[in-house]
Amino acid sequence: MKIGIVGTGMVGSSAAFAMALRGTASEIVLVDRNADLASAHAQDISHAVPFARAVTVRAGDYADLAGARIVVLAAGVGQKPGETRLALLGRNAAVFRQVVEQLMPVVPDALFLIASNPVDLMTYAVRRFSGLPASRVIGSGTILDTARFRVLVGEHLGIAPRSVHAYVLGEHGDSEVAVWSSAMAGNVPLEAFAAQTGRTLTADKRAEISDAVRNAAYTIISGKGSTYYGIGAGLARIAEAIGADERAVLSVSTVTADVEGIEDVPLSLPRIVGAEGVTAELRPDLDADERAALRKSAETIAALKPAIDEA
Ligand SMILES: NC(=O)C1=CN([C@@H]2O[C@H](COP(=O)(O)OP(=O)(O)OC[C@H]3O[C@@H](n4cnc5c(N)ncnc54)[C@H](O)[C@@H]3O)[C@@H](O)[C@H]2O)C=CC1
Ligand SMILES: CC(=O)C(=O)O
Repeated sequence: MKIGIVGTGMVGSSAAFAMALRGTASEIVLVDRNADLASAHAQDISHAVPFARAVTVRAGDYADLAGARIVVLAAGVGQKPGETRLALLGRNAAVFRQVVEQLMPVVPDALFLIASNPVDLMTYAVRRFSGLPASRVIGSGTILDTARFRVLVGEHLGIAPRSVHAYVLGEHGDSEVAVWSSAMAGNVPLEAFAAQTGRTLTADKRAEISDAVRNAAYTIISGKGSTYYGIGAGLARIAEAIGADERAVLSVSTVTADVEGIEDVPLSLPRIVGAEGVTAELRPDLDADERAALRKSAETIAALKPAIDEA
């Protein structure tokens, strides 16, 4: 499978590195406005190939993306310390308008995998600018928040994050919703598992974990300027689900017809991801607070859709 990555700063290059190590693609083409940067990352990552899987990693121009099954979009600016993701909207929507215009004649049949923030609204922007069906325009959404949630719950309860079955839904951002009511350790509800193992999972502890998940990006950005390893691995995971037609359930963002009464809104739900992109969504049972929070998250995103048209 050929994968193109447009925007090869920290996120794009980390995704390429994760894909090379995991054998996600047979060919990876890196495109950036800064051609020297793309070329340097391509060389550096290709030097890991003897220790990894068979893959060609090279820098190129838009024309070199022809035949790509997936194009990852990680171009634009990131948050400065303390800045919200939503504050990036105008700047990154303008970048995406140009990028999508250049991509469409070259890769009309590709699936687009969006990472740039605010990722839900950038997913909406790509759908608008490209005219593609929602199923083929996939934002990484809360795949990273869900991973952070599973790590923290797993640490607290003493089990592997992969054995924590729990999701963060809604915006990849400040209004996201960590769903505790249906979270499971293996096939046991979290609170029952905590009681069985003599651990506590109080309301305060749950709030502390939810806050840590919501604030993880701010914490990391204040320490090292940006976040990239987690999302790099998350993008590789989504690409793998597409490449192997896994029909895996992943929390990713697409434009959704109706979420709690809000129409045509891009946000994350657990969705089935395979060769055709997103083919279905799951509607988990939520308690009343979670349902209200998801509606608020949908409203927050929907209120900013008009800014896409001005970009
Ligand atoms: N979805 C998620 O979970 C995450 C999203 N992000 C987002 O990913 C985006 C990228 O972040 P970083 O890689 O850290 O930023 P970065 O500044 O390291 O890289 C951005 C790259 O985009 C390139 N670029 C800008 N305009 C371009 C254009 N018109 N055409 C081609 N390339 C262009 C720049 O030259 C630069 O290399 C940001 O919006 C950031 O907020 C970051 C972490 C997690
Ligand atoms: C930057 C960002 O979106 C994150 O790390 O969640």
